[in-house]
Amino acid sequence: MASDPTVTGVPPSLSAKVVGSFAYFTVKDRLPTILTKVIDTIHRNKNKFFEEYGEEGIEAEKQTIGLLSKLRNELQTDKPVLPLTYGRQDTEPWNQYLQRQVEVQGDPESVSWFKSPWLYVECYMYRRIQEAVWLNPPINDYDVFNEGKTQSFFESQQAVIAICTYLEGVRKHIEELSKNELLEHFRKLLLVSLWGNKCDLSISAGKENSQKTSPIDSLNDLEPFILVDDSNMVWSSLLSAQKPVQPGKTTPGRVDIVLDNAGFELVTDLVLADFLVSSGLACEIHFHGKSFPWFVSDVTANDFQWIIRKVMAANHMWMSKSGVQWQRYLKEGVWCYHDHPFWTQPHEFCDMAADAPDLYATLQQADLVLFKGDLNYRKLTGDRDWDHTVGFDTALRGFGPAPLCSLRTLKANVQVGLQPGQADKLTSQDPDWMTCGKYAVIQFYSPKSEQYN
Ligand SMILES: O=P(O)(O)OC[C@@]1(O)O[C@H](CO)[C@@H](O)[C@@H]1O
Ligand SMILES: [Mn+2]
Repeated sequence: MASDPTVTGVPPSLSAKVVGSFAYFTVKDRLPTILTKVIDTIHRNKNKFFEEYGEEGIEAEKQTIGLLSKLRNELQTDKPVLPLTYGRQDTEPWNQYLQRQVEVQGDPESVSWFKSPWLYVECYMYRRIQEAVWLNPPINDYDVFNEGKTQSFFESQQAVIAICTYLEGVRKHIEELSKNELLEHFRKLLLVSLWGNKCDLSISAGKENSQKTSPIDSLNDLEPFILVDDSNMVWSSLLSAQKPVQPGKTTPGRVDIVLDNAGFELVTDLVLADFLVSSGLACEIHFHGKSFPWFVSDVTANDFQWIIRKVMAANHMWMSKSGVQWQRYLKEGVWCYHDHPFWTQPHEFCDMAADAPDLYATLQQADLVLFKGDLNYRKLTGDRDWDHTVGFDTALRGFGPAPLCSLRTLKANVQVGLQPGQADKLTSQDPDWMTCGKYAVIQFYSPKSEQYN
C-alpha cells in the first residue's frame, strides 16, 4: 500500500491553499500562462495541420483548443479535479490516485486545483494537456512543447561545442590520467550536469532559457551557490561499485540517470555519461525519460533520439564525434533509454516500491542512480513542508533502491539536509533562494550508508 500522507510526523504537502506561497503563485499565474502558450502554439500550427491532414487537421486543432480552454477554466475557477477519460495504460493509476486524494481530503469537491497538493495538480495539468492531444487524431502525436525544446538546443550551440571539446580533450588522455586527475574531471562534469538544470522551461513559463557561456569556465564562480556538496560520496560509490573479476582486474558498475530537461541539460547529461563509460567508472548507463511531453521541457524518447542525431550531424568536429560515439553506445547496448509511466504520475517516490514495483526493481540493479532536476527532488522528498535541517534520508521516507544522488538547482520551496542556521542566513541574504534557480545541491543517500561515512 502506498504511503499515507496523514501519517504523524510527516509535514503537509505544499499546496496553493497557502495563499501567497510559491505553490499558490504557480497555480494562479504560471500554470495558466503555460496553458495559454500551449493553446497559442497549437493555433499557430493550424496551417501545418491543414497541409498534413486537410480539414480533419483543422477540426482536430479546434477540438484540442476547446479541451485546453476548458481545462484552463477549471483551473482558474478552482473546480474539482476530474477523473481521466481516455483509456491508456496509466488512466487507472491516475484515477486511483484521485480516489486516494478524495479519501485523504474528505470529499471530491475539496480535491480542487487550489486545495490539493501542488505536486498532484501540477502533474495532473500535464496529463490533461496530453489527454486533449490524444483525444484528437490525426494530430494526436503532436508534441506541444517541441518548439521550445529544440530552440533551447540551438541557442546553446556554443556551450555544447565547449563541453564536447572538453570531453574530447579528456577522452584523448584518459589512459594516462591519475586517479586525482580523473576525480577532478569527474567533479567538473558532474557540476556541468548539475548547472545544466538551470535551463528548464517550466520555471520560465516557456520563455527562452538557454546556456550562452562556456559551462566549464563558469564553474568556479558558481561554487559558492552549491548549498550541499556530496560529490565525494558519489565518487566513492562509483569506486566501491568496481567488482573484482580476476586478480588485479575489476569491472565497473551500472549507473542510471533519471533525466530531466531536453535541450542543453540533456547534452550535459550525455557528456557526463560518456565520461563515466570512457573513464571506466561505469560499464553501463541506463537513461530514464518521460513517455509523453511533460513539464514543458522534459526529455521524451523523441527528444533523446533527436538530440543525438543533431549532435552527430553538427558542423563541428568534436561535437559530431561525440554524437557518433553516443549512437554507438546505444547500438552496442552500453547505453539504453527507458521510459515508464510512473515518471509521468504524481506519486512521491516513497510510493514507488508499492505502486511501480517493476520500476523499483529496475533501479535496484543500479550501483548509482542520479536524479536530475527540481521535479525529481520534489518527488524524492514528497514536496512537503520539511524543516530545512531534516536529513535527506528522513525526507526520502524509505525510498532507496540503490545509492542515489540528486543533482538539482532549487526552483521550488522544498529543501532538506541543510546545516542549522544555513537557511536563515540564506533568507536574510536572498529571500527567494529556494525558487530563483541560482542555488544548487548535490545530495547523496545510500541504503548502505555506513560505507560512505
Ligand atoms: O524539474 P525541473 O525541470 O528542474 O523544474 C521544474 C520546475 O520548473 O517546474 C515546477 C515549477 O512549476 C518546479 O518543479 C520546478 O520549478
Ligand atoms: Mn523539467
